[in-house]
Amino acid sequence: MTNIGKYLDSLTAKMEEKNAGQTEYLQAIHEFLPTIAPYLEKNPAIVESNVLEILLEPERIVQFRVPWQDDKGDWKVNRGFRIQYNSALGPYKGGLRLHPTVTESVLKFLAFEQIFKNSLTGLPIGGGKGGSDFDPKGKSDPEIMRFCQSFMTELQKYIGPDVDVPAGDIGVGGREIGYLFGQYKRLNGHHSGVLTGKPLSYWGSLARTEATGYGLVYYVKHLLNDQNDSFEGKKVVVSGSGNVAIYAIQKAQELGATAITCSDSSGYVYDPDGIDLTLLKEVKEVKRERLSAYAAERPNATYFEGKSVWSYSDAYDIALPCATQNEISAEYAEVLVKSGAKIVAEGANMPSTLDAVAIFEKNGVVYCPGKAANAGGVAVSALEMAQNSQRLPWTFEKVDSELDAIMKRIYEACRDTAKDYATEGDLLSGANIAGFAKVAEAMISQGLV
Ligand SMILES: NC(=O)C1=CN([C@@H]2O[C@H](COP(=O)(O)OP(=O)(O)OC[C@H]3O[C@@H](n4cnc5c(N)ncnc54)[C@H](OP(=O)(O)O)[C@@H]3O)[C@@H](O)[C@H]2O)C=CC1
Ligand SMILES: O=C(O)CCC(=O)C(=O)O
Repeated sequence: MTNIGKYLDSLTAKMEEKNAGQTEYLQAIHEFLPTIAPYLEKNPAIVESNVLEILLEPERIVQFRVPWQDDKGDWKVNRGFRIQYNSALGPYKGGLRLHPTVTESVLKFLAFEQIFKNSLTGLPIGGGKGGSDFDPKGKSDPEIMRFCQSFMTELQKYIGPDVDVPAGDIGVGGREIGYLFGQYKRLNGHHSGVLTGKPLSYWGSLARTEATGYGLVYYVKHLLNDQNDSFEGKKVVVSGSGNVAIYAIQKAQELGATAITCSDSSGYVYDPDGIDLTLLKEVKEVKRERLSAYAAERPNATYFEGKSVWSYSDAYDIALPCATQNEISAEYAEVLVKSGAKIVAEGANMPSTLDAVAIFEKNGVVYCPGKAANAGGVAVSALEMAQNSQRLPWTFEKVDSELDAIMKRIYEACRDTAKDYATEGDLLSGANIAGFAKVAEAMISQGLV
């Protein structure tokens, strides 16, 4: 074993000891560390500086209680977090997740990945993430509002437009951002770009709603262009039916593909005619219903109650996981490979287990990791920050064309960095090395603080 191999092994062991029991966070570290070995081999000064071990410690973790009253007048309490992981490249930036599965481990993995994702965008943003184990499902609007107001009453002590700029993630869309923004404004007495993903009537950016899904499809479009291919005529399997999934389906269909599935936590829909976007948006964005309501309106669609979309086993070309972490296990990865899919591009964060990724790589499926492929959302959030600072709104076309150009640059950085470090075709290594190199250099030049 080389010295770098030994160094990485000992760092991994240290991280396992320090973060015992944090499975999702340790999974993200196990995925990351081996891939940057070729970069460390060529850059011994990085190892000598110990910047890597320093980076692996979040700058700050804030945990707080969130008491709120339900509609019956009963008091409830949830746990709130903000992980301010790394500010070398700019203010902490990353979404807020409201979901019962939220733990410190989940948010640490998300914040860790966000550092490299944000670095890849080429925009001045550091990495952070936050959220709560509050479950918005089945709650009334006033309950959501009271929760958000209580959450922000504590969070506002730690954020600001040049300090930390949260946004949406699972369970947080325009409605929640509105309540959070209102409470921040009320407590701080001024308007500011302290959150992104804001509604358009007050400082939101056109195309932010679409950005993650569109950006995902742009990333794959540039990959396909390299293979003299395109989305035209491709069959695409998509998981999720939230913000990322809806706009990935929309852009893929605009580019000539047929998206034949979508899912939620209750089951999945197979629609051989292609997902009807108008109906899906009505069911999910307006009525906030379960997907079974979509299938009931489409004569040729089938709803598979309680089944994962990754059990779908007929032939298709491209997989776009857009729901949540670890949704593709090794077993589902085998099904996906047998279905003939040639590309897996992650709209969600870490939707594939480590074993699933190994199966893709072994079978020649091009794997596009979330930290690169879903960076369009945070990239447009950074453009929203730029518009807020300028006090000027940009047109949809301007934001969208910037997004496409950013996704092209990210794809090319992953491709070219992989080539430079002799791991050609390995977009995961390319993303990790390109994302890490910039952060490490910035930390060293700032005196490792
Ligand atoms: N929004 C953004 O800009 C960005 C989001 N992402 C990532 O994309 C993914 C989706 O986020 P987004 O679309 O914003 O979130 P939404 O809340 O809008 O949608 C989430 C979707 O995933 C499904 N889902 C969530 N948890 C589970 C679960 N445990 N099992 C099965 N299905 C589940 C939801 O179904 P149900 O309604 O039944 O819960 C819903 O269809 C997340 O991994 C997020 O971190 C990445 C980059 C940016
Ligand atoms: O827009 C943002 O700031 C955050 C997006 C996000 O949470 C993510 O990229 O996972």
